[in-house]
Amino acid sequence: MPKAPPEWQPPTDPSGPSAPPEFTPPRDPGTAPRTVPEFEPPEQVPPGKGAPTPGRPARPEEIPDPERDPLRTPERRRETREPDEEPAEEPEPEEQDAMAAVVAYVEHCQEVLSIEDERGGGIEVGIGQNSCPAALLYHPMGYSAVVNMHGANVVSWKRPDGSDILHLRPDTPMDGASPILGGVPLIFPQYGRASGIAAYAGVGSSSVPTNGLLNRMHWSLIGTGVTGLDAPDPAPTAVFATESDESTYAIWPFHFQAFYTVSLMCTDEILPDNLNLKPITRGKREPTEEELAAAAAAQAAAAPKRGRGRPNKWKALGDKGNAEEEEEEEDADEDIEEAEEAWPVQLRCVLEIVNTGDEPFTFEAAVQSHVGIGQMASAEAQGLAGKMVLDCDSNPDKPWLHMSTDDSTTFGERRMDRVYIDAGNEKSGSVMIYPGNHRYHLELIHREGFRDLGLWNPHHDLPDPSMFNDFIAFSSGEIARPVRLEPEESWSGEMVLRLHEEKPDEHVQWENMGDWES
Ligand SMILES: O=P(O)(O)OC[C@H]1O[C@@H](O)[C@H](O)[C@@H](O)[C@@H]1O
Repeated sequence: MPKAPPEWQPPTDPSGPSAPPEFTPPRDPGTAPRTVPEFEPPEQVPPGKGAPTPGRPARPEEIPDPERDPLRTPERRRETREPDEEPAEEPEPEEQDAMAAVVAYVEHCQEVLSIEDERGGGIEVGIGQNSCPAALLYHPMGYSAVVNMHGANVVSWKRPDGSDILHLRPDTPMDGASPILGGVPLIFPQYGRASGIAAYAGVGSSSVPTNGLLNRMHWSLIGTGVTGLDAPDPAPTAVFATESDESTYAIWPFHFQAFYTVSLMCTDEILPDNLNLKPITRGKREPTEEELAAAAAAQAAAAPKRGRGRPNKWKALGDKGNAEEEEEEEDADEDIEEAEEAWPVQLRCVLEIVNTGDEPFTFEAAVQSHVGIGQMASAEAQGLAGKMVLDCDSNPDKPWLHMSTDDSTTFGERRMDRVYIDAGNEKSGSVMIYPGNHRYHLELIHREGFRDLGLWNPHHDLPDPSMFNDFIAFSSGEIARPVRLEPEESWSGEMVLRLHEEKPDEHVQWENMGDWES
């Protein structure tokens, strides 16, 4: 089976000279030059990085091919060349400038936004395999995730043993301009092809590419944070942003901003005020006093009762005595142990869209998780009984609407392309995804604006037909009923993917079911 390439490397010299706080992305071929929202350093800069934390997971592998390493200067390339090796082609000066801008941006982000939390989790900024900036989130329980800033795609979500839950397609372009295939791409303003479910929902536009714009746009890292010590785990979180520009108006004539928040956590919910994030002005409107007061009251009501209301992390790091410090460390350890027992680690992704123009617009939006599987025949989704389903299995351009009578659906030797309406949300209960590997399963929860579940496996539509056997994709989204946003309004959707590691004997029990005697 072809292996997807590694996707992240740390910057070589994070302590290097202070970099200009701007990143000029490579140009999309055939489109006008575009910019990303300007990077602003956070107001609350994390304190000193401190000593390496025991139990910290290994970083994702480094890029093995030095010719792809944008941090290498032409001189360093010459120095490391074998005597009989052909000289590598020197990058064009324009390309070198683009790489230097990426390196400068990454070093700046690393300097200002990286966090190493005393509980063992944190965030680092590095360079992805497509030479675009990428953020690494790591959790004290040994899980890590990488978000590539081209498309804000979560390209990897690794377990402590280094195995990846997500699937990056081996045929993915990694040119920093085309969408990354696999991982967790973002979908907006159109789900899939213009002619399929999007047309049924009334938003299909032939000028908009399959799955829309966000997965081909460059995003900026605008904030990082961890939860305060009163939460059971640090829950590393990164917030990314992008916005419409001349190149997107040519395809879809509306003005928007998009924000994307990615967290790795065992805490069930992150309360925004408990994250030490730089405050971000979203859209044109600042929250009113009443809204702020209501948010604070909601947070106080929902705050975990344990932890004896300790102050948040940065305050806690101030002047405290040793005894108090030790007590806090013990409490933090207990909290993590408790959290390990109480909650699985989960990936939480929140997409927010703001209408920054003068006209209303209508859209579909989703986050589409590609998960590597064991056996296709035993990969299935459960929790679907009684759902209305828009089914494009046999014809991608003509969905037919029917009701699912089965609670589960199994992927298999066929194309799967359907959307279950009102599935996986709080009202309907979560959906379970079994990747057919007998090692773990995923619980999918939709909140806020996400109400639908898309299931997709392209079968033989892929360039190499054997590739379809390696993954399934499921979208958490607002797909069947498009959202209409008035100027200055915003919308958000939340997906939580909880990872349930299976104990070996759970399966022994299932496999032996046939031998049971009652
Ligand atoms: O045009 P392609 O390559 O078949 O891709 C379209 C598909 O893209 C997938 O991402 C969507 O989930 C499907 O609903 C859609 O049909």
